[in-house]
Amino acid sequence: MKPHTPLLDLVTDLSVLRSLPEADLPQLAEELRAETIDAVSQTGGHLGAGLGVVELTVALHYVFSTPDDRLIWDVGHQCYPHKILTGRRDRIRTLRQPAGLSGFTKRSESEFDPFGAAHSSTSISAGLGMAVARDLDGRRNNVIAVIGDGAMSAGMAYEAMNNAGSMNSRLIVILNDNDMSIAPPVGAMSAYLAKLVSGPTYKSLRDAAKHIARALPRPLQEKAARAEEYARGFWTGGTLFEELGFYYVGPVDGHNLEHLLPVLKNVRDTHQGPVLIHVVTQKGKGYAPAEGAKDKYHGVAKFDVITGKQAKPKANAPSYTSVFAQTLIQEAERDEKIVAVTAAMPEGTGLDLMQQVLPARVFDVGIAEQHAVTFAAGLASEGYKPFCAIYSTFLQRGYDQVVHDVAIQGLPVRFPIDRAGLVGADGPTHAGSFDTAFLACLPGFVVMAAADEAELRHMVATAAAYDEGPISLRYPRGEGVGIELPERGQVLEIGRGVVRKEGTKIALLSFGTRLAECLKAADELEAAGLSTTVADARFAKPLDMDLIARLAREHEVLVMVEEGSIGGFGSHVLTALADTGALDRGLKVRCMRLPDRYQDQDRPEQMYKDAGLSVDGILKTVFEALGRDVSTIVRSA
Ligand SMILES: Cc1ncc(C[n+]2csc(CCOP(=O)(O)OP(=O)(O)O)c2C)c(N)n1
Ligand SMILES: CC(=O)[C@@H](O)[C@H](O)COP(=O)(O)O
Ligand SMILES: [Mg+2]
Repeated sequence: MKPHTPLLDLVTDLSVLRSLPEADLPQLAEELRAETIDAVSQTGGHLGAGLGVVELTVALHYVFSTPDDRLIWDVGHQCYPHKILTGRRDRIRTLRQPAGLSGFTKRSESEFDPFGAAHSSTSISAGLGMAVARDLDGRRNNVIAVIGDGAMSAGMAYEAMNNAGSMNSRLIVILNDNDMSIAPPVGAMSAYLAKLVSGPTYKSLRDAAKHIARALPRPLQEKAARAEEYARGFWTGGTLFEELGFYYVGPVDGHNLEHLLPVLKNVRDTHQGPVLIHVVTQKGKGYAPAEGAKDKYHGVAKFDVITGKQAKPKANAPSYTSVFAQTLIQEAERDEKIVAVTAAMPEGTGLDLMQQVLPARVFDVGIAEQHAVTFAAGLASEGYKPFCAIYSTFLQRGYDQVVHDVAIQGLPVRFPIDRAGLVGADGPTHAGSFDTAFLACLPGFVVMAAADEAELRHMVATAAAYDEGPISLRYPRGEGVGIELPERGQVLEIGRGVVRKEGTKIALLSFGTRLAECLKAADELEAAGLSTTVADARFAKPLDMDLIARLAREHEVLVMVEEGSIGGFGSHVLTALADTGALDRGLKVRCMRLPDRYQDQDRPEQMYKDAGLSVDGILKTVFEALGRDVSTIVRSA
């Protein structure tokens, strides 16, 4: 049943919001919270973060003249209340659905989204860019970046603050401190923020000093002004932010509009340079199942609003993540040199399972992928076997470290790459499209892709045993194909693929989990009289040149199939074929890969179909190469 939201119903645009008396805003916030809960109960998505910024969202849009004032949400997963208030309430129940609203802020979606997000810690940099552009244009609008305590653990945030502080740009940073990342936060910054928050409420002390100064006759004002300075000095006495050139205000109760509104107005009207407002909130605020959950309902499936019970689909097979984690534990229990590194994603990578049994050998470094990679390189340089587990999309953040600190030095860092390929509801910002392209081009790198969960177990064992240099293994989000799991992983021969089905005319060479589609396509091709070989390459580097040369020599058509962008596996095979002259004999070759565009969110299987990487897509590719009419066997041709 939809929530009763009489005030929210009135707020058809922000001019109505700003016409409300301040006394009505707490009620509006409650209605906005109820609407957010109801909407996400129907779509699933990121809930806890948004619930934590309901009051802040109302206050920001009330005090600032958005969209002229630029409001940037870091990560953007907390933006659902913002989207409801900024003209998208009618579509909020399409959130993360096919052709629906993005689950993050998105420029093309609304003028109220001045910057897209999803990867963390970009908001201050983007905000500073907007502030400098404003100053160059001679405009006077405000720029506000809202960044979480977790996102504040990433180096990029400090690069931006360092630059903003030195430029003394008029910029407002709101630190949304809910003492949570996805998991409980880690790092010295988290402890520092806790210390700042543990003192008395800064605002009341500072505010009192200011009011005193204004109320007294002039001779006493100087004295009282010194009191304010004292208050300021005492509470801000060199906070880290002030050392970086920011005026620090806080901590302020982020759920108390009576505190928030005067602080935001005061900063809006008086700030001349960079200001950081430290706002304290509660992730999952106002929804008991979220408040009581360990992860504060960071990311949820559809759920029952009354009970909070999530409707998680029954798994038919173990997830790739769990197979990775369980296999790594098996290997780590046999080899004390095996350690693991995560960048604030212990649950997502499965390393939380290893933390439970081998806590001293799992390191959560916070949202700090660049540091994670070089930290792992340091471990490897001392003889350890680090598994640096970072999602494909987030590994992009540490790429220079992969090249400069790992590859060039040939250090044996292992990269288990989860969420490889298309990920579904998180859309283009989280797609794991590029890791094969950006790793297989690196000299000395070994690059693997698991075709199924059994192969993944073998590849973890192979990575554990391989100490000659860097090695990566990629696998997709979600559950495996349901194949029987070997008790232990077998160490694979580096650079050796495997033929899964022998044929004579068509060869399908798969890299990753498209193998299942290749085998199904081969059955249909056989039925059409086209004898088909299917091989699992297993390695994009080093390539199995014996296998590739044989396939090229013995078949009329060779099709490579991968869940990655151009520049990946297929490109490497094509280059090898060209270099060895295999193309000179008229071989018909095709590279099937992700399209050269960003795909919006949908169910992964639909996204692969749209990418042409389904069974029908493989059949169409083969028939096109043969110059034959595929409609004879493909209905949707
Ligand atoms: C570069 C990068 N690494 C990892 C993630 C995954 N991630 C999404 S939200 C999040 C935690 C963010 O914590 P915080 O900034 O405190 O926001 P909160 O959820 O607490 O509101 C993480 C690690 C990401 N989005 N970007
Ligand atoms: C917002 C964010 O970046 C993470 O919460 C991400 O959405 C997690 O992805 P998975 O759900 O695939 O673990
Ligand atoms: Mg947080």
